[in-house]
Amino acid sequence: MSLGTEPDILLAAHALSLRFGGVLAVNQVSFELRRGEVFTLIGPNGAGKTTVFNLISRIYQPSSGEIRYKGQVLTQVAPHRVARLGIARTFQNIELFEHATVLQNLLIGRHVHHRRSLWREWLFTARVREAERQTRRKVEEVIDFLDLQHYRDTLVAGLPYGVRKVVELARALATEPELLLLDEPSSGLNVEETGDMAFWIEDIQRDLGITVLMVEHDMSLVSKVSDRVLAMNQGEVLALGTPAEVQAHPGVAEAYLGSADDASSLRRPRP
Ligand SMILES: Nc1ncnc2c1ncn2[C@@H]1O[C@H](COP(=O)(O)OP(=O)(O)OP(=O)(O)O)[C@@H](O)[C@H]1O
Repeated sequence: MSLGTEPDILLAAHALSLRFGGVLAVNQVSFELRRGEVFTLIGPNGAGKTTVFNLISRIYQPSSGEIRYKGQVLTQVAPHRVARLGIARTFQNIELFEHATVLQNLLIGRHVHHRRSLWREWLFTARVREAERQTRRKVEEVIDFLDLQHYRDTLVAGLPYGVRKVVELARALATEPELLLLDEPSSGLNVEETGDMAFWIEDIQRDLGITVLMVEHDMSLVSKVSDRVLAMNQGEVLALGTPAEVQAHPGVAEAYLGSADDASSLRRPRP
């Protein structure tokens, strides 16, 4: 079978490279995401994790290499079409509409499913009404799933940071993704909030069957939720395996020692 078309492989990255001027941010990186797994990219600062992430969400075009998603060449898909393929993401620094409520943010997030023309909208046909009902149903389901009922009509600007992170997760889930990209889900969270985030990720995997690709620094979260971990250093793959295998890999500890980071527990300050 050709690359990325095996039924249990959702996404396959093959020999991905990206150069920014003189910096080879990602160098010949290959890996496969299996359906239903939580797969985490780790590595010291500047290792290339975010760049890989941005290549998959199509913010960047690789200098060479290919990404296949469900057999389709993702690197040929226009960036604005990625969400329609069932790929959703969260951002390290949270990207929500601050002056809209939680409910409104989720409804806006659902817009990826609306492909109707303006005249249809004006006529407000039965089909449009049914789509609206479906959207409402899905959004309310996600609010219940992530226990956000208490905040549904609160403006995002008035929410504690930890709740905003969950709202961002909800916004991504409201699009009904098959693949969820989480960019440092624990960044800015305290220990208790990070524990809650681990539970949400486990629930998303177990109850919704969504495949998760995550960039994360907090090794306690990584070990708790990841099926497999890929360690990067200086743009290259250093190790791939279970969390325990990767943490035991001598090159991984060395890479962290050579940086300002610490492989055992990395907690970033609240942005
Ligand atoms: N837009 C860009 N322009 C120029 N260089 C970049 C750009 N984005 C990343 N780089 C460089 O590419 C390399 C990899 O960066 P990247 O952000 O992917 O690392 P990272 O592993 O995500 O690090 P961190 O944990 O600090 O977020 C670094 O040397 C970085 O300075």
